[in-house]
Amino acid sequence: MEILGATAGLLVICVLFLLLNTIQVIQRQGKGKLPPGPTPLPFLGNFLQLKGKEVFKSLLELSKKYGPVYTIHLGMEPVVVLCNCDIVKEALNDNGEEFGARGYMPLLDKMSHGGHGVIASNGERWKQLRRFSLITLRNFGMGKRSIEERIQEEARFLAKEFKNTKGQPVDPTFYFSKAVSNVICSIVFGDRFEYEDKEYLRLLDFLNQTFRGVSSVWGQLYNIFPKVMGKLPGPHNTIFQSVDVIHEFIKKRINMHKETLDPSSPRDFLDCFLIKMQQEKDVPQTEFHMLGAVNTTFDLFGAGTETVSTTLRYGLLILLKHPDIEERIHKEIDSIIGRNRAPCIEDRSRMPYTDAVIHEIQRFTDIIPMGLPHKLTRDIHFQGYSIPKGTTVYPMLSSVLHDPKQFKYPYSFNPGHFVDENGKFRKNDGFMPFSSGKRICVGEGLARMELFLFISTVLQNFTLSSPVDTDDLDLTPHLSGFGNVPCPYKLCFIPR
Ligand code: HEM
Repeated sequence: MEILGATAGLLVICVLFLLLNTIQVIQRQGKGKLPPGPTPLPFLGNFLQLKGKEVFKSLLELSKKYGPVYTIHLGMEPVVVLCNCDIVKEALNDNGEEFGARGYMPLLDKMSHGGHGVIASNGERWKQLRRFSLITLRNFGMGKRSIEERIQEEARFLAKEFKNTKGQPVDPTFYFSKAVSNVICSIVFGDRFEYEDKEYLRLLDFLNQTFRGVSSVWGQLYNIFPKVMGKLPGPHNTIFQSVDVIHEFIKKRINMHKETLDPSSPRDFLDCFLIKMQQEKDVPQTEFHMLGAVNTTFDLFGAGTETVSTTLRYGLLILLKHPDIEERIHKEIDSIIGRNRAPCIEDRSRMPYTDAVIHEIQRFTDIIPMGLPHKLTRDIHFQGYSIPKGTTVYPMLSSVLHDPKQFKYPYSFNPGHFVDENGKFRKNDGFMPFSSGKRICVGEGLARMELFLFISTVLQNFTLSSPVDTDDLDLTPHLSGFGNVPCPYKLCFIPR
């Protein structure tokens, strides 16, 4: 009898909870506060509507039912999802101030020790660290010749490595991350690493594991249920272990820099940070301290390695699948650069086809499909809804890169999306892999330089060949979470 009574009591509480929850959601959405969306369950939110392996695809799918601006509940947290080029531009560009803050993302929050560094921070901290990073990167060569030379040098080393493979099939993953990361290392730490350096290889392995981890189902689950997942064992914990190892590595480098610092002649990004720390040592609210240095360096290193190297790896897979496109790039390289000098960034404007292919690679591969979460800095009337300050917003970059209004064949690889009828390069507003507005990627210029110089150097020297039938090459992502990661594959670099 007693058990029956307790069960009935529990049932009543559950029903009441469900009712309250539903009323709350209807109130939020019905009164025109939040945009409409699927009704969430208590605690689970809309979890059941999301396919763990492909959260961003589920989000795009839901926009077909609820429209381009809708609300989804991740756990109990409402998130406003923006889906198409015009809507994302209206938010990030036309209302940049309101949509310009970083939204809460549990993985990011934990990795950044509660919002340190550029990527995860907000307010004064973000302003200071972003401005400092942009200026220092520029001074150390972003857009300048010296960085171009560093990339050219690294591309030469990479070509040499590929030559050493003697046409045998290789997995390009670590070849690219070693080269790409070295560009960031030379700016941040002042030095490139030898490709055989064991500590460097270990570091890259941890970086790769971190990117794969945040793109995995476990990473997504942690983002939706941080409290529960934080207490459970599982692969998501390796993300934080990897981050700790990378942080330790950075700390060691910072200490080495401290010992040899000459404030009158900074050698690299870390030196500049240390000088700023010195200058602001008596400022109580300063953002220039050890935690800031480690996290800002981690951001550049982390954001600057896996993004570019994954794009290159995915790009080569696409070219393997489309040998006709590779051949057209070869022809353009032969006529504009020839075989006797290294490609330089000036060549890009004279090579519209190669430039278009690289844009199309970035569009098609859609490396960060959901972008990073944003947050409203104040209440706003947007697209007929009143969205309150503090609401998390997902600008779905994938929906922009595949917007049928912008791109004629959104789901096909077609460099024609970026070439006009006269064969000239054609810009497209839907090209937004780096996002837009106030939080636009800090490394856009650097990344675009790297993609051009690495791809043109590789194709100047090699023809790509697949050890398996090209029909068997699968371009669909192997992992689709925070990032889109290509299927593992091998290829042969045949010297030209
Ligand atoms: C293909 C290469 C890359 C892609 C596709 C990419 C994409 C992105 C995206 C989508 C964001 C989020 C912007 C937003 O919040 O709306 C971002 C932010 C950021 N990226 Fe990149 N990125 C790339 C390369 C790089 C490189 C090379 C660096 C380092 C120099 C870098 C550093 C950053 C930083 C520091 C942020 C945070 C900006 C902020 O919150 O203010 N990224 N990137």
